[in-house]
Amino acid sequence: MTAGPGRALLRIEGLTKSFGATRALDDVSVTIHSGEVLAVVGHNGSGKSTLVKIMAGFHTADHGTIDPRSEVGPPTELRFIHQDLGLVETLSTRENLGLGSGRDGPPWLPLRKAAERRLARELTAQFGVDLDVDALVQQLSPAERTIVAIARALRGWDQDRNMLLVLDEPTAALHGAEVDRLMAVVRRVAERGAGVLFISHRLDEVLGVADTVLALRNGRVVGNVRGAEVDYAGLVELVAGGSVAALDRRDTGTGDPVLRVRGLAGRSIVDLDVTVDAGEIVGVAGILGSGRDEVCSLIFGGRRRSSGTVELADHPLAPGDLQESIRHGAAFVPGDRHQDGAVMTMTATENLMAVRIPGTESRWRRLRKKHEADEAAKWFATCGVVPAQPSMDLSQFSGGNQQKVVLAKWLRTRPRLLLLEEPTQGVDVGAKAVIHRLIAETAGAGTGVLVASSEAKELAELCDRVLVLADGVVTAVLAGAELTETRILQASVPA
Ligand SMILES: Nc1ncnc2c1ncn2[C@@H]1O[C@H](COP(=O)(O)OP(=O)(O)OP(=O)(O)O)[C@@H](O)[C@H]1O
Repeated sequence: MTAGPGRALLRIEGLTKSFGATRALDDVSVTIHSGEVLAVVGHNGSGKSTLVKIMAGFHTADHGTIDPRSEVGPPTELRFIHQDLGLVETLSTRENLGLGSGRDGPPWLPLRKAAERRLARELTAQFGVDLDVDALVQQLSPAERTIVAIARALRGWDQDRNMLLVLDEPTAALHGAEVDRLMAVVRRVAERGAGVLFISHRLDEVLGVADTVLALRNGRVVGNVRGAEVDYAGLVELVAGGSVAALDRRDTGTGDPVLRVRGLAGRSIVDLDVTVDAGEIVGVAGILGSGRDEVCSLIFGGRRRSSGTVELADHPLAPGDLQESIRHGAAFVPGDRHQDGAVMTMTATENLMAVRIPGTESRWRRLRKKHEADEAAKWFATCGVVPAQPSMDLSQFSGGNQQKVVLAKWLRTRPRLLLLEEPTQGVDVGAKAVIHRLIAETAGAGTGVLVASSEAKELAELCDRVLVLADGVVTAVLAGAELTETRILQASVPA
């Protein structure tokens, strides 16, 4: 980390913003300096995105100012990298950096291309990264893609200009070593004199990289601390407003299999056997491309398997037959709730009731509405969804609360088998603790749970047993004393 703050790049004073009755930001002030990495942390709905959106000019503040003047040099330029990196996946790094020559061109094109390739290498190398700049962006790892987006955002910047790079949850989809790689680039950007503001939910990664941590709760600043002066527990306390109890879980597996999978194959999975017992929580770990993110959808049927058998409570399931899976008691919470897990433009109640439970719905509209309202109230209370307004569109809830609604939708069905993909991605520590408790209670009631996650820590805390995948096959099975975050990460790296 840097020796001390450089010159002020951006002064934010008294920023306040309301959406209707919701106060998203309440008198937020912070100054960002050159050479400083400032992490903004907070619960879902604490105001992090609103802060960034006001900085980007997407929203206008009700009160307060953002002053980009610095003591030295011209006003600070702001560059933003959103979660959707805005890269064209089917073009190369060189082309994405704006250096593409196109297919047609004059005879000296090869020379120009070589010069562009050199420039692209220089641009990425300044962050200590060695990339094949002619490879298509879709062939790069997620961390590399983010690095290309950073290189593009900072193209043409020289150290005489004041620069602030803003990253909105850059590590949301990354795995252990990938996070480290990206964080090293973030530090490098700051060492070169820019300021970096990044939003994160992963408090452990924040501690490794941030000079300063700005903690928000309900739109207010509840902490502005130096990274070196706070530990993990302290950060959790700041964010959650109190300590979060660790999950106290005992293996509740019964030895009665609910799921038997043999010889499963799909796009990345080559050959997978797995059995999950009633009451057991089995994890699936592995780096991106290992097959981890395919397992649940292949079993559930959302993605068609190319071979293998799946038996749910002794019923063989046909490939790609979702209805049959649901009928036999499977539930699936997909990783991408925006795309697959929920309909954001429908109300929370409509989402909650989206899976029909035979025999529970009245033919009479009024009775049906009453039943829906009762169910929504019950599940909102069980899962601690806030605000307790089931008639609101799902899009208006924060990420963590959306995820609770998606989970509740499936828990209502009292599944025999619960398949979970990245159940707490982009979710704050408080909501995460609630989701973990719900999963543990569901297993405790006899449901078999299979959970695929890129977060080794989550799997170590939650699971009875973890399968580690590499290149589509199981390379390790960890349980008991062997089941630690470190062992999962070690086993995840392909030989
Ligand atoms: N366009 C909007 N209309 C209505 N309410 C909004 C809007 N944008 C944000 N909010 C509300 O403002 C509050 C702060 O939201 P914001 O998205 O800034 O939180 P966040 O900390 O970024 O959450 P997350 O971690 O889930 O992304 C929340 O209560 C949210 O529901």
